[in-house]
Parts: sequence; structure tokens; C-alpha cells
Amino acid sequence: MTVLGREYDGGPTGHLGAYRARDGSDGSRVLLDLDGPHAALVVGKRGSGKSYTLGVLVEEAARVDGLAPVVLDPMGAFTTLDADPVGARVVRPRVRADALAPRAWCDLLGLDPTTATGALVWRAAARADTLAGMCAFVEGADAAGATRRAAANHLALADSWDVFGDAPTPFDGRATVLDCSGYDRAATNAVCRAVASRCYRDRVEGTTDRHPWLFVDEAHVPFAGVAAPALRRLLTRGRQPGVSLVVATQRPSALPPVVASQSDLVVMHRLSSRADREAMRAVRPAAVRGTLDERMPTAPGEALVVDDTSERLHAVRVRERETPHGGESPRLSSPR
Ligand SMILES: Nc1ncnc2c1ncn2[C@@H]1O[C@H](COP(=O)(O)OP(=O)(O)OP(=O)(O)O)[C@@H](O)[C@H]1O
Repeated sequence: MTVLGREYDGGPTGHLGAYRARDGSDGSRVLLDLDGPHAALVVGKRGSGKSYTLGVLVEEAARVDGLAPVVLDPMGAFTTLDADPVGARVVRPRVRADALAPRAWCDLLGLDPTTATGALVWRAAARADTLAGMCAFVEGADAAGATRRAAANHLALADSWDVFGDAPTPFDGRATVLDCSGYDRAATNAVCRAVASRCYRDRVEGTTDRHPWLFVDEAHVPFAGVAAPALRRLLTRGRQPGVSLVVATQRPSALPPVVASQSDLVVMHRLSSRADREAMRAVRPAAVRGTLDERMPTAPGEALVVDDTSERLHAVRVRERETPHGGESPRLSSPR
């Protein structure tokens, strides 16, 4: 049986769904490799089934001993993964201030490090390892009063996000959902950067035997913010120490090209905008040329999967979720 993403027999697999025949009927099961690390991209317009598919992938990863699935959940759409059979731990994530490098602090606060205020925040981040420590450093710094006040205001803004704290969010064997719903966009970015860096560092330094799988929904947001360098590192160098990254977006044209070029699996749900279709055509011209418009999925849950290993395009219907799907838009006709 073909297993997407691998060339050999053996090792754990995940059940993605079934092959979709041209007449719309279901064919044999589609399995995905979960033995080795992967970089995967899931795309599709609103309502096409991206977050549903992300949920299916988390369910499958959670089943495999030795994997540590972590979901960066910007909208709270994955908190339902706490149900059986996944039993994920859902947490409101916290970030240690020193998880962000001085440069990242300036980026996070929209400060140019060559300005007096940016330079002061940079020095504070280099010297202190907590946000309170950074504030104290700024207060006592040998700098003009206006510079100190401006830097203090920026740090007060970061403090108001209520995301910086001492205790790092634990993630180990159980699937973990980092529920960032209601967080400021910059705060979600800070969480994403910290968790992506930690997945990488834990593996490189050998502090965990588990292989992290980081799932990031609405990925065009972190790729445009402070999380971008950490996500790029996972894409380009994460597989070597055993870290997998799965990102989903409704706007593939808004992602940097490195995402598609580094992804060995691309799950394409329905796309309607011309820019997004063109972005995907550019991903694997040989695999999708000519066939993209003709075979574009029409119903939610239908997808085309580009698998680099087999160098083929597979028409798939993603299986149904085992845990409730939390991404439904509220409707007037729904009971609550
Ligand atoms: N594989 C599937 N099997 C059955 N139903 C599905 C499947 N995928 C999606 N659906 C249905 O389609 C709906 C929309 O899917 P989903 O919420 O994943 O869309 P989305 O692309 O993430 O949209 P948004 O960008 O708004 O989050 C789901 O609520 C579900 O009812």
C-alpha cells in the first residue's frame, strides 16, 4: 500500500482519508508517514476544510508513541481536541521573556534598534531575563527621560498582553493545544516563536526523546511577524534533529515561497483566488501543471495532495474527525 511521504515499509502511519475517484466515489485508504519528520502545508479557502484536516493530522500524530504534537491555535478552534481519543491538554500559553532575543523584542514592539528607544529595549532584553527585570533596567538606565518613558510605554504594552511569565508551557507526551484565542496578534506571534525555538532546541540539545510535531493554523500571520525566523528554521533545518512542522493557511500567496518549496507534503483544498492558485501552481509545476483547475476540489474535505516522495498528485477525501471539530462559524440557525 502506498504511504504518502515515505519510500520504505514499516513504521507508524496516519490515516488521512481515502482516494477520490474521478466519479467522486471513495477508493482505498490514504496513509501518511509518521515515522520520519516532515514539513507539510495545508491550504484552502475559507470553509474548504483546512482546519478540519489539521485536526485529523493532530489526531493521527497523537496516536503515535514517541511523538509530541503541539498545536498553535490562534482562534481556539482546536480546544475540542481535549476530547477522547486524543485527550489533549489545552493551555493558555505563557512565554519567558528571555525566550525572545533582543532583536525579536524590537521586532515585537515595532521598534527600530537603531533608534534610542529601540536600542534601550535591546539592552534591557540583553541584560534581564524577565519582563519585570527589563522594566527595572529601563527605569534605571542612563538615557534621556523621553527615551526611558517611550521604552517603558512599549514594555507596558507587552505586559498588558499578559503572556510573559516565568513558567514555560509544558509539552511532553500528550498532545498540547496552545489556546491563543483573544490574544493580541503580537502576543500569539511571541508564543509561536518561543514554541518553535523550543521544539528545535530541545531536540538539538537532546533534552527530549520525543519528536515534536508543531501545527500552526492561520500561518500567514506568524510568517509575517516575529515568529518567522523560528518557523523558517524549522522548515529548512528542523527535520534533521527530528522536528516536524505543519502549517495551514487560507492565503498561500501571502506565505513566503520557502514554505511551499520546503514542504514535502502539500494538502490543497479548494482555492478560488487567482493569486492563491498561481502560488500553488508555482509550488510543484511538474505535478500540478494543467491539472489544477481541472481537478480542483469542489466540496469541503476534498483535497489534492502533492507528495514529493512519490512525485505525484493524489486526489483525496479527508476522513471524518474523531474529536468534535471546533472551527464552525456561528450560524443564526444553529442552536447556540
Ligand atoms: N474531511 C471532512 N469531512 C467532513 N466534513 C468536513 C471535512 N472537512 C471539512 N468539513 C466540513 O466543512 C466545514 C468547514 O471546514 P473548516 O472549518 O476546516 O474550514 P476552513 O477551511 O478551516 O475554514 P476557515 O478558514 O473558516 O477556518 C467543517 O465545519 C465541516 O463541517
